[in-house]
Amino acid sequence: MWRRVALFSPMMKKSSSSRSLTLNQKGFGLKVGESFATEIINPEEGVSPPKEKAPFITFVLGGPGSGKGTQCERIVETFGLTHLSAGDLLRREIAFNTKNGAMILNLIKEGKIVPSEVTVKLIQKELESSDSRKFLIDGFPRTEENRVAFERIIRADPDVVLFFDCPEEEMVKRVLNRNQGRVDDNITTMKKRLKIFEALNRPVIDYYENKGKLYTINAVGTVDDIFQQVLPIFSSFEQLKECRHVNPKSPLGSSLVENSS
Ligand SMILES: Nc1ncnc2c1ncn2[C@@H]1O[C@H](COP(=O)(O)OP(=O)(O)OP(=O)(O)O)[C@@H](O)[C@H]1O
Ligand SMILES: O=c1ccn([C@@H]2O[C@H](COP(=O)(O)O)[C@@H](O)[C@H]2O)c(=O)[nH]1
Ligand SMILES: [Mg+2]
Repeated sequence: MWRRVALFSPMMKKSSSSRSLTLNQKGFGLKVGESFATEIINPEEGVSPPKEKAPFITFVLGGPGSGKGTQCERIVETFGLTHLSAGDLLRREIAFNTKNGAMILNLIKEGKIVPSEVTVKLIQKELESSDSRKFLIDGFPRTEENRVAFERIIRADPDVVLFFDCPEEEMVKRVLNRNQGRVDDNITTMKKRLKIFEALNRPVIDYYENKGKLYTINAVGTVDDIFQQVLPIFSSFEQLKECRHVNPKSPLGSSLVENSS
């Protein structure tokens, strides 16, 4: 679906991963990793690359119960991104009793992290089969190993990383009141999840902070209050203004361009 193209030009030498060098092509049947491979084109041979941009990728991070899924729903309504929850993809494997289903269930019950290869392949399948060019990847990467596996297999970097910063006490309260029948919504698993979050997810958050991609949101308050902090982050990205689903109630609704494609 996506193809990364490098040109022989001094301007282009700087970085083949820069967004100004990337373009997308709808190409059903292409594997993300393959289609994102660098291809050399010499402009003197008269090949001019299409002027499409790379997919817009947001990672949504935060502890268990910090409100990631809830805020993702609001972002989808307002900005039309496609929501991919890594946890939901894994729970779907359990529900469909796939070959990894039982292994995933055991890990989720213990609050442990599913092997990167499994999760990244599920995300890759969703990216490849989607027509969308803007994605919210919720609850991933959980570990540095996840992050590196995503870069290796998908060959893409996030444009934005949101971190919903919430005190443990509040997260515990929310999870124990969630009432969605999740096997990990109990105090024993929650304690393990919080430990794993601190030990394994913090380094990922720090990594993106050092890269200048992290937006930290104070995740305490009403859903609306929190979304007010999220709004300006996405409204600053021009490529998101061509929004497929504009919520007329959204404060930005009238300024967004509706696009029915
Ligand atoms: N700002 C908020 N105030 C109070 N409750 C909230 C708030 N945001 C979300 N919730 C509730 O808290 C619970 C957890 O929220 P949500 O599922 O969005 O969290 P999450 O970060 O996706 O959690 P997980 O990592 O476990 O999937 C839900 O029942 C949700 O309705
Ligand atoms: O990338 C991921 C995402 C999730 N998991 C496992 O699933 C549960 C629940 O995830 P939520 O994002 O909270 O829905 C999580 O505790 C992990 O056990 C994972 O391994 N890798
Ligand atoms: Mg969630």
